Amino acid sequence: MRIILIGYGKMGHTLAALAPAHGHEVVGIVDQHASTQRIEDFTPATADVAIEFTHPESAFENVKACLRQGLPVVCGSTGWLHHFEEAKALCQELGGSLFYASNFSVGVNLFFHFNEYIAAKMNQFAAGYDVQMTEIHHIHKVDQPSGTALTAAQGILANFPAKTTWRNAPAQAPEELAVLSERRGEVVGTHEVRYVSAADTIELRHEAHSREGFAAGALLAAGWLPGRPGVFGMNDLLGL
Ligand SMILES: NC(=O)C1=CN([C@@H]2O[C@H](COP(=O)(O)OP(=O)(O)OC[C@H]3O[C@@H](n4cnc5c(N)ncnc54)[C@H](O)[C@@H]3O)[C@@H](O)[C@H]2O)C=CC1
Ligand SMILES: O=C(O)C1=N[C@H](C(=O)O)C[C@H](O)C1
Repeated sequence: MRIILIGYGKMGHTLAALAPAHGHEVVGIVDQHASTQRIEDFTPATADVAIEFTHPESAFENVKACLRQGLPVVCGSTGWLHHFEEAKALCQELGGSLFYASNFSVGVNLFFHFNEYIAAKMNQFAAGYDVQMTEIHHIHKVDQPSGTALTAAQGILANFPAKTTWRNAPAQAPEELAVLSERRGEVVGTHEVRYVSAADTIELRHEAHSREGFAAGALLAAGWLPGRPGVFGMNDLLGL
């Protein structure tokens, strides 16, 4: 595919490095600091798909611009989901293609499924357990909690009815799921779900060792999306 990278920071550089091995050619880079190219410079005649990893404040505008240009867009930016229904509506109105994942790593998407399974089983069998989550990221991250933690929290709330809402701080009531955030050094991304009773602790933990897993998933999505109108996510891509 001929891809344009929107955002040429930590993820943009990782995507550019891995793109050729996935059979993609980077034909454009759009970044407010690193490039003078704009999304409006590209059309389906010059690019097959855009991959967007920028910032919570800019993702929605970039997604809209891609859809208006007729470019399928794979978006990994987090912290903008309050606009997601609007993005879906525009995508449907224009007959475009939008792929979003809070985390493109195959391992994290398996973690999401194990998380839902464990929550359902704990609800079925395990009185006396409380559950909380922790996400740890590098000090440059601007959104909190992480998009991945929000997806995992939704998975718990949907399967463990003792928790009805989440709080990005220690829980203040039994029905609150604490989703704690730590910012430490250059940690790539660690997510933990912990069930604790008087008798024992059960933990599910994913630790990213590099950004290559995120980039590989996004490049896979970029190869899959063109020619598929609609709004998609990792379950569609991986058949999970
Ligand atoms: N879904 C996933 O698997 C992953 C998602 N992310 C998310 O991706 C986003 C970017 O992460 P990083 O690459 O680590 O950030 P970064 O800060 O290293 O890079 C972001 C780049 O976007 C550029 N940028 C900001 N606003 C822009 C705009 N309006 N138009 C064009 N370029 C703009 C910045 O100049 C910067 O170069 C974050 O929201 C992060 O949470 C990060 C890793 C994996
Ligand atoms: O900002 C990051 O770095 C990451 N962001 C995503 C998130 O918010 O979940 C994915 C990954 O954890 C890295």
